[in-house]
Amino acid sequence: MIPLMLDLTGRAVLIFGGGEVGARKAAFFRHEADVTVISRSFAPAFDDLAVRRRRTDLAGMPDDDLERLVGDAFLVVAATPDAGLNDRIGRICRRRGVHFNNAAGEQGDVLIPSVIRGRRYLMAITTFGMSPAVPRYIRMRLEEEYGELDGMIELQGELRAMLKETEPSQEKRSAALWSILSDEEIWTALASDYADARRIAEERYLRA
Ligand SMILES: C[C@@]1(CC(=O)O)c2cc3[nH]c(cc4nc(cc5[nH]c(cc(n2)[C@H]1CCC(=O)O)[C@@](C)(CC(=O)O)[C@@H]5CCC(=O)O)C(CC(=O)O)=C4CCC(=O)O)c(CCC(=O)O)c3CC(=O)O
Ligand SMILES: NC(=O)C1=CN([C@@H]2O[C@H](COP(=O)(O)OP(=O)(O)OC[C@H]3O[C@@H](n4cnc5c(N)ncnc54)[C@H](O)[C@@H]3O)[C@@H](O)[C@H]2O)C=CC1
Repeated sequence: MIPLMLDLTGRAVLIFGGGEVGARKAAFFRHEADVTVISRSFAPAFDDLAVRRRRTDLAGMPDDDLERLVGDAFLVVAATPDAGLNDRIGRICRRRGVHFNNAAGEQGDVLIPSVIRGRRYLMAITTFGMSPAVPRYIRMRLEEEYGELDGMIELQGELRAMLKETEPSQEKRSAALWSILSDEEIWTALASDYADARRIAEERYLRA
């Protein structure tokens, strides 16, 4: 598999199954995509979710009808507890060239990763389905360890631009930026006062 960051603005995402898992997937996509959930019932988590719902029983529904529901969606998520039904939806998607994620059954061509998101970064972690608890665990550890990452990225961005103006040697520019990243005091300062962190960084590493 190959990781990609996709812009799903305005794309149709169709989720089969309105349980807890369907709700989690709907919440994941709804920030950008146009989400519709098809299910015979909807978990309470949907009460606070602004997504389109269609109440339909899919049991025994012929492939032709399922295919009509899939339509020209960009991505389909199967999140019913019926792996046979999920896999059938997956086969239809493959035939139609629609991306497919399966919450229970044969894996599709899309996996939903654990996501760590800041204002200036995005990380996605997966174990390819072997142990979903592990990406969650890593996410929580990284969120704890790197609470100041947005600040550091901003600092790096600003000082990097400054260095490009003032330091002709690429090697020295790179070394200065690495020194800032490795300086625990700067990380600590970022937690309370960005200007202070920047002052320390400039004094220590930009005044050769
Ligand atoms: C293949 C995949 C399908 C897909 O693409 O969705 C899938 C499949 C399954 N997960 C199951 C269970 C759990 N899933 C989680 C958590 C997450 N699961 C997610 C993704 C994925 N889960 C995909 C690939 C994952 C990978 O990267 O390896 C995350 C990352 C993203 C998200 O879904 O939002 C999210 C963490 C988000 C976060 O917090 O950061 C926990 C942990 C917990 O909740 O504490 C448990 C209970 C513990 C356990 O079972 O390990 C079961 C039922 C097993 C059963 O019946 O027992 C199946 C089905 C099966 O295995 O058949
Ligand atoms: N991918 C993941 O991250 C995870 C996947 N799972 C798996 O995902 C599946 C779903 O889990 P939950 O949401 O907790 O289950 P759930 O039982 O809470 O919800 C299932 C939903 O599917 C709907 N549904 C079932 N059969 C239907 C049919 N024939 N027609 C229309 N709608 C139908 C139900 O109405 C319900 O809304 C389970 O098999 C579970 O093992 C579980 C945990 C995490």
